[in-house]
Amino acid sequence: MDATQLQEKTVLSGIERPTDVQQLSSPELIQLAGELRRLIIDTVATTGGHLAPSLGVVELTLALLRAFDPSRDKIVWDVGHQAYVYKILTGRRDRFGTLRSLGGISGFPKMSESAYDHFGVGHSSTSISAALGMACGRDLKGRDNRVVAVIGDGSMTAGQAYEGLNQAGGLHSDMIVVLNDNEMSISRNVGALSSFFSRNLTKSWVVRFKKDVESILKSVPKIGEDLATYARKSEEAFKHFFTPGMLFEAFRFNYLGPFDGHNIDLMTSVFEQVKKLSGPVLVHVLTKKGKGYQPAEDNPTYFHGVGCFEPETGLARKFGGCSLPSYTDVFGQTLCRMAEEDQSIIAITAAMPEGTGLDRFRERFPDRFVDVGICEQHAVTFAAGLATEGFKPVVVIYSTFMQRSYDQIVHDVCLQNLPVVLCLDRGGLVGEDGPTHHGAFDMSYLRHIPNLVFMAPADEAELQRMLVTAIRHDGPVALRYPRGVGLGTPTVEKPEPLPLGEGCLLRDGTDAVVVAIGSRVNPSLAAAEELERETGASVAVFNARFIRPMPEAQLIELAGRFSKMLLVEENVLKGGFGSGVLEVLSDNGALSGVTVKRLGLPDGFVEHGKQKELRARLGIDKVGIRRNLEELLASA
Ligand SMILES: Cc1ncc(C[n+]2csc(CCOP(=O)(O)OP(=O)(O)O)c2C)c(N)n1
Ligand SMILES: CC(=O)[C@@H](O)[C@H](O)COP(=O)(O)O
Ligand SMILES: [Mg+2]
Repeated sequence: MDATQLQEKTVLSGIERPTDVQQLSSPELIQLAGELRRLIIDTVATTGGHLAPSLGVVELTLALLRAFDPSRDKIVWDVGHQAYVYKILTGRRDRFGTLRSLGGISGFPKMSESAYDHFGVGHSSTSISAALGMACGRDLKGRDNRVVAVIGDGSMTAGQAYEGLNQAGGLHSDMIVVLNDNEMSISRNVGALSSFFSRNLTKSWVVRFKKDVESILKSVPKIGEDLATYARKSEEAFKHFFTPGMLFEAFRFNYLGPFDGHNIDLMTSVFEQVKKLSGPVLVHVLTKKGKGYQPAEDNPTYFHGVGCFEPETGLARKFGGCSLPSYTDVFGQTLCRMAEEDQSIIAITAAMPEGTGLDRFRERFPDRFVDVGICEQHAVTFAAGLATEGFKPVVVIYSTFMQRSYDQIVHDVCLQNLPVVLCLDRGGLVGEDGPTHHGAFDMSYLRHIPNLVFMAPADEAELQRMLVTAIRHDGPVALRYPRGVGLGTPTVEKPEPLPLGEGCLLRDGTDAVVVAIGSRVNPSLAAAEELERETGASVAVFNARFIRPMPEAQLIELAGRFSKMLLVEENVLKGGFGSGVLEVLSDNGALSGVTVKRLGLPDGFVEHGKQKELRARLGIDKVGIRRNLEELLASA
């Protein structure tokens, strides 16, 4: 086949099984890599998604599928945000256009979606542990399949990765870890190890260290001068001496690399060799995040997880221009304003400065900004330590990732009663990222912890007030706010703090009361107003503001005045805000004579889809709240 014919044929369309890539020639593989990139760019341009991570592993994925058979060998992707190529080549090419949409394929590997997805992911740094479990299971069953964990350098900043390495080295299990080193987490990777991994091995510190080693060698009697001469000549040996091999070999891994992860033939032969080795092996691969799409190569942070864009230019697509600021924006701006006046404020992120709005803080106050890497547990205990020194640490972590820090919140912050502010962004349904990322549980996992004050704002202005309240409070505080834009409520320069444990009656009524929290307050208000306009029913709406301490006296008073009460939250109903209200009423003998209905997230994992679609489906948007109110009003 000549080059012209090759250009005209789509290699991708000829692939039916993942192992079909094993029959392809080198030019065909290069063409396939281009076709995969085109498909991913065009699809993500309309669906949004994790573009740069997947573009960076096109060749690596092809090499893995040439050397391994995913119908028997286990390939475990860390985070899974880079697995689009794998999805396309493992039977999901035809459904790829449905990526991240309601009822469509997930943006992450999902065991219920495909037998080729050997482990479900979304949170980072689990791949080595899971792969090791699979390797041990394989050995117990006497099988001989290969197990491969593919982990990024960002995900290697988390402690769990080293817990996995430690056990794997101790067990001497046959498993392969592929370290995909692109020097990036979402933003630039951080921490001591990130520079250790990096390929800048000839930089000044190595040169300095080399000199030191030379002088030590020279001091060896008789052969010292020869040793030093040899070492001086042997630049490669020196480089090798300082490679991450030292680290991984200490974990008793066989270390190979670093290799060019964009060279399919090279990577295939490396994996073919690695298959012959026994014990744990780490293959260090260098790749470029966003490879093959200039806008993503130029700005891998923006294209890490991106909304819809014009594929020709990479510019964001405009949809009729919603110019409201997000909760994240308001949070970031307000924190910066407060930090101007309060020098004790330190902002802490776990590898998500942009997502949490702390990038602005990083620019303004570089000395008071800390990125700890993907280390949510460490972030919280580190903040506790800072608090003991009189600082006011503000730890900003997505609700779903804060789940990792539960014990640190209980033991290191709340039990010690330290003034740490925990900000949980993305509280509630996040949308297209789906069940791994919904902030569905925080009200349940935080509301029972002694000493903690826990709030959720109904709008941006209230977020500002809650942040001031939190920073002025001399004890642990958590606040959670949703993903996306606010309501457009005007923000202020100097927000007033709120009285602790007090809610706010937004409208009074006679027939029923809605008690809502956080993002569900506004739709509850809209539902009550619409109901009154259209049916004359008179429904009060109470914004609880506090999940802990609950506005007890106000709740008891409302239960005395209304015989019908609707409780609305965007958290799982089990153990959530509504459960807390029921506890207050029951414990105070205020429940008798009141019919209470609760709306919130079900006892199950909510799928992916647009936030709007999911809220409608679960009956927690304005329409659903109104429908439930009507049913409550009609009940005896
Ligand atoms: C526990 C947890 N914290 C934070 C995140 C958010 N997150 C997703 S990908 C990512 C960076 C991962 O970097 P790396 O592993 O190097 O992969 P790359 O995107 O560079 O391919 C982060 C911080 C997450 N998925 N899980
Ligand atoms: C993979 C991951 O965990 C993050 O990239 C996350 O998808 C970001 O979500 P937001 O778009 O809500 O910032
Ligand atoms: Mg990386």
